[in-house]
Amino acid sequence: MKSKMKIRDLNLWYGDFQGLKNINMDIYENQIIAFIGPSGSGKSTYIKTLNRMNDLVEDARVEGTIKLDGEDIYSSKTDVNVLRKRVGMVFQHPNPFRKSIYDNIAYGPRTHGITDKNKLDEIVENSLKSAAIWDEVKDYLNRSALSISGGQQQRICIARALAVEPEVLLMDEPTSALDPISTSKIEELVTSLKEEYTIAMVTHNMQQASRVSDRTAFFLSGELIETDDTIKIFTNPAKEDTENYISGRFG
Ligand SMILES: Nc1ncnc2c1ncn2[C@@H]1O[C@H](COP(=O)(O)OP(=O)(O)OP(=O)(O)O)[C@@H](O)[C@H]1O
Repeated sequence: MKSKMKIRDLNLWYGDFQGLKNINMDIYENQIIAFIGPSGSGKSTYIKTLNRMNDLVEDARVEGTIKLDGEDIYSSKTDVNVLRKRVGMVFQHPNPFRKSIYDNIAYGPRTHGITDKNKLDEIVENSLKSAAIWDEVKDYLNRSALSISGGQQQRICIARALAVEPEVLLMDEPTSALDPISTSKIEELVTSLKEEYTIAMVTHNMQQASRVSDRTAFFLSGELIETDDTIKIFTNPAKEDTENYISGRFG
């Protein structure tokens, strides 16, 4: 297995409060890794460090290294726009732009300089197909992305993330605002995407973690308690805290 990202001795502070404590992890290529843990354990904080979304949080300070294909993403030489193109993100609540479905998907490629209409059409179609929503929206590409259902909006957001050809996709509780049918569509979609992408996903739903992920990392109070194959975490975890959490004794 090839490591796509290597996280070493990562610490993060919000002012005086330490949100992440000495995290070490490898994220393997073409796998799905799930981040689980109780509310406030640092999962969202952590996933945001992986494409420097935490740069946008005033007061947040990071120490340690995160390498993407061997390059330190916190190096002063890193172009954050390029980083976020390579490491895309999908959020908890679907957040399409107040634009047409087509323009939502074309937005990223346009900002990266693609203006050719045929090329944009192709990207829009391929991205919507990859996000398993093309058939549902192909006749309505000029409709507002806000006029469709929440589950469809979330797949539009995934298509928007895919349109700039990322290598890694970060998902912060991508289904927590969705109904069960939309949730299972997104789970199927995420499973199919790992052939081409490396995926990290925060989830509160342990069944979801066990259904879709190859590896699972358990967080507690800003610490990474253990990371292992998902099957191992859910059947025979090494640490008592993990056992207590997965058996519902806290969190
Ligand atoms: N901008 C911020 N400033 C100060 N503290 C913050 C900030 N964002 C998060 N925190 C704190 O950092 C800790 C970790 O929060 P985080 O949102 O990463 O947890 P989480 O595991 O994702 O929780 P949840 O499952 O509820 O989303 C919490 O104690 C939270 O209050």
